[in-house]
Amino acid sequence: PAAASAGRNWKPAADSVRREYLWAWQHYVDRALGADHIKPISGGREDFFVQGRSIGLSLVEAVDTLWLMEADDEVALAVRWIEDNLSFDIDAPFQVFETNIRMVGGLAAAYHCTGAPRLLELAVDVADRLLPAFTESPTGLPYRYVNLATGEVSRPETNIVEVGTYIAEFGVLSEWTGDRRYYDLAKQAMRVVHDKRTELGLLPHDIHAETGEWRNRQATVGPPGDSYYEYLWDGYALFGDEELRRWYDTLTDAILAHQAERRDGLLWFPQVDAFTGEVLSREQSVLAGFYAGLLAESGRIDEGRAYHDAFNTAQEKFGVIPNSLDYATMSAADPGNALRPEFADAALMLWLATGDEIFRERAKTHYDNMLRTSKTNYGFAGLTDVTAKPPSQEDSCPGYWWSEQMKYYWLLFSGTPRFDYRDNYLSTEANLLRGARR
Ligand SMILES: O=C1NC[C@H](CO)[C@@H](O)[C@@H]1O
Ligand SMILES: [Ca+2]
Repeated sequence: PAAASAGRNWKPAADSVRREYLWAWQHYVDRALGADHIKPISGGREDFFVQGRSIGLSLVEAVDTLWLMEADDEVALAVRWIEDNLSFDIDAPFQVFETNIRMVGGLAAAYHCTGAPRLLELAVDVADRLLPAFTESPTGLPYRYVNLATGEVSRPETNIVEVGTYIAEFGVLSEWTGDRRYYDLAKQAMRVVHDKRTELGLLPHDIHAETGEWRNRQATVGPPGDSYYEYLWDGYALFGDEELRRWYDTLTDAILAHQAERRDGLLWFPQVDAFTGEVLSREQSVLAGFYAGLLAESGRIDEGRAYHDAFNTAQEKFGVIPNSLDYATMSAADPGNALRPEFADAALMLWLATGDEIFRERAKTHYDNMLRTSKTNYGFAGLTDVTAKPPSQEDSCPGYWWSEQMKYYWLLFSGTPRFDYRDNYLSTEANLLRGARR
């Protein structure tokens, strides 16, 4: 219905997104089924979590996207592969944050869309294997790694993203199973971080899980600060947790007061010293672009628009936004781009919040530029240099590509009846945890 309301006919764009996605999916099935990643130039396979032990990452990330695209035969193949092959009884250390947002989230979203019971069982199984990272910690801040078979934890030198990006996935497990442990452990870690904010109300980004002490002074809305702020709001949006909203508002008001900078009419968020407010760096990671959407979702619509406008000047200049740009000179600080989805993520959130067609237009440009620069033999490839003519590709396709930007484009252009455009939730990995209309 949303697509029908706007002047432009978006169906050709939606059809293109679906066609390209299923083309890439077929190559994954034919050449790399069960691999964490396909290598899109050579058609090879690549492991992500543990070298030598793939667990079907790209397939798990793809299930809800395929379902939203009504590709039900492909959904059935993917779910059958998971039911027949996926086990987490692996004697190796897994990164707790990545395993949560990708595997717990991917399986939970697949369950939300299909209702296949084994998917929820596996989401609970892998979440239970992550819990020692929280319960073994003297501060409640989780260790960065846990061995999924033995429960041995390691690497207490962590950051606010990797201690604070669990409430969405853990929260729906608590909701769907009735076991509150998941929610409570995820929220307690967020509380510890919030309570350590500086007098300016800002957060450094590196922290020690055993001592609880800050390990750096710099604050950022990019990595590794970004999804901590995102999940404070999400805990309120998904579960109505007013305390999380209060923490979010306190920290966001401080960011807008001390960590925002207007330059040539554009809004940016420099890295600053969390204790003094001194500007430390005017580099802007492309990943920070998600923040434009979060600001809009959380009632700061003008600031969200202004930040997306800023990143849009980078999209207009570079075509594909570089991994990191220096906004003082609009130069590429890091010229690669590993198929990063954040500009499209924020475009979807801003379109849902405002209905303004400009965000669909910007997402269409983002899609067109990705198609032109990343498409290769067996799929879509990250870029090593967006400024090269033509941009140079690398033989890799990240798991989040299967979950994120192609889903954002599809939701923006298709008006699919399988998505509740008014009441929905997508996680930081774009896993659909609310709003599937079966
Ligand atoms: O939150 C995230 N950060 C990094 C990836 C996308 O750039 C992805 O895993 C996710 O969106
Ligand atoms: Ca994200």
